[in-house]
Amino acid sequence: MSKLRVAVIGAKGRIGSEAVRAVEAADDMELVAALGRGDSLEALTEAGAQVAVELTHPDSVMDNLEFCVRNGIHGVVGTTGWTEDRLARLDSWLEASPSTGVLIAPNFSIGAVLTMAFAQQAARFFESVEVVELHHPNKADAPSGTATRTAQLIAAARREAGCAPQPDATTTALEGARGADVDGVPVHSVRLRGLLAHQEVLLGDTGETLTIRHDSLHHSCFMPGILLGARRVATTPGLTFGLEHFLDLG
Ligand SMILES: NC(=O)c1ccc[n+]([C@@H]2O[C@H](COP(=O)([O-])OP(=O)(O)OC[C@H]3O[C@@H](n4cnc5c(N)ncnc54)[C@H](O)[C@@H]3O)[C@@H](O)[C@H]2O)c1
Ligand SMILES: O=C(O)C1=N[C@H](C(=O)O)CCC1
Repeated sequence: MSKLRVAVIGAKGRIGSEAVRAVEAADDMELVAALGRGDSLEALTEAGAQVAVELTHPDSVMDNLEFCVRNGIHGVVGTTGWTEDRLARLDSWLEASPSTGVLIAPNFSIGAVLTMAFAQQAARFFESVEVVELHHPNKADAPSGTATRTAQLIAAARREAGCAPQPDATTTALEGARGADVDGVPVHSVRLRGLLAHQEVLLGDTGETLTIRHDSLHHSCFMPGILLGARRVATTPGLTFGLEHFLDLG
């Protein structure tokens, strides 16, 4: 059986360099290109890449994806910074290339995907819910893509269940003290040397709290999700947002 021809964009970065090693070690894949900043995207077409794993920077991802989609190269995207406007632009490129697939995964680690699913499930049972994400201080964006997605899923679950707005008597606050408001869910971002990627979802009601915590301790935790995404995206045209769509979560 022929091997899947995979390229990595952002190949010298923290997660990109780990992805290069993971693709090289996968029996069913061939690493055909490993691009760093300044390298020409033409290398992807010249190498015959079928799938590009995009792990760069919010400032770079759109140009990279536009090139990939225009050339029928499927995308597996870990880069963060997604907004409604960016998703709409990507959708319009995909409409013009209907057999191309793009997976955007706010988090490739199975534990983080489960954290989001559990938080979504628990959200309607508690009066209060807040998200705390903790990352290394070299991270460009805040809140993290994972925390933003978690808060959006929580907010959607609460809306669907008809939950009242969260109780909060704060009338005086230093700007930022209550975190960022993502669809009505406060999200707090910590940047600390020594950390990689961590998240707590704090849920509270009268007389009890529930904390759902996930810790990424090494970039290797993202690799099974990236490889799964690369294997599935070619047969899933259009935009898939979230690795959970490729997992049988029941
Ligand atoms: N979805 C996930 O599970 C997950 C996990 C970890 C990191 N991330 C995200 O992945 C992105 C990268 O994270 P990182 O910690 O590896 O950052 P990093 O800064 O270590 O690496 C990014 C690399 O991309 C390169 N780069 C930038 N623009 C480029 C371009 N146009 N072409 C080629 N290379 C380019 C940079 O030079 C750098 O080497 C961030 O957005 C981060 O939030 C996502
Ligand atoms: O290290 C990062 O940067 C990470 N970014 C993603 C996010 O913003 O959620 C996933 C976790 C690691």
